[in-house]
Amino acid sequence: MPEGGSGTFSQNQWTKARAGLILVAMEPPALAWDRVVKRYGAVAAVDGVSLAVASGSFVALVGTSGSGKSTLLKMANRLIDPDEGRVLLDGRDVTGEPAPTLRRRIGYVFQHIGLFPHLDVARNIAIGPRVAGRPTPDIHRLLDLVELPRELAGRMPAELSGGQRQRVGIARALAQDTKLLLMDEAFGALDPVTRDALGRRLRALHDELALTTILVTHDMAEALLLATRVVVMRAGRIVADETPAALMAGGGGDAAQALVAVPRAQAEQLAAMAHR
Ligand SMILES: Nc1ncnc2c1ncn2[C@@H]1O[C@H](COP(=O)(O)OP(=O)(O)OP(=O)(O)O)[C@@H](O)[C@H]1O
Repeated sequence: MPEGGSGTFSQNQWTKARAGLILVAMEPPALAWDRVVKRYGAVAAVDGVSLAVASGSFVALVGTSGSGKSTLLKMANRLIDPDEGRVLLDGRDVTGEPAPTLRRRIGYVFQHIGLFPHLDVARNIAIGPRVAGRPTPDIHRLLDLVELPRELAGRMPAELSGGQRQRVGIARALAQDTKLLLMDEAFGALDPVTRDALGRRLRALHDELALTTILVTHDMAEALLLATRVVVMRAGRIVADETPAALMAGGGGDAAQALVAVPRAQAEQLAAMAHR
């Protein structure tokens, strides 16, 4: 019975109902951290972070070493559980389903990709669907997406370069049929040319497949060039959350500008050399 007992809605209830309808109509963020804390002894690796990532966005997570980026990311697929707060995938608490089921809905690529050494490329790519009892994915299509020659399907991981291995890792993540891709320093061990090419390919894939991508990187230039939003962490907290254009225009505060200063100074030095 509505408030007041008269059988009609009070003003207060209409307001609440309307707010509820608006919330239902709005798509929840693809991924959200809600007041999340993770401590290791006296260290708060993540210290009360709230962050909502809209579906379709490409977020770069940057910050100096030890600022909490990996810990934050790993709480999304429950490689780490928070001490406080919640993580929501498509609006639902990630603890609401078994971790293996959750992980099948999230593509996760990290630095040392950990391909199974005794399985060839095709089997590595297909491992997720196989374990889940789902049909074998189209390996050729996935190799095409990450721009690897189809004849690599039969190669063993030891017969690949580092860059090729990372591409297989991305193909394996995409084989999960996920819309959410988490990349934790996935290009960290690559030479600059390969890293640049793979970054561009990732951005193109993000657009082609309408993914939501979160890229942890140490490289501010990479963040500025690939992302639509750059989130800066320091000592477990978010200290800036800006578009690349806003950062380039001097926004985001001191910690963000200290990171932007590095590629900017390099670009200026290179430009000066060209005019010598
Ligand atoms: N398993 C652990 N046990 C103890 N301390 C940890 C553990 N994992 C992370 N930490 C600490 O938590 C803090 C955040 O670490 P995290 O790996 O999230 O940072 P990061 O920003 O990803 O660093 P990097 O860029 O070097 O990978 C650091 O102080 C780190 O030493």
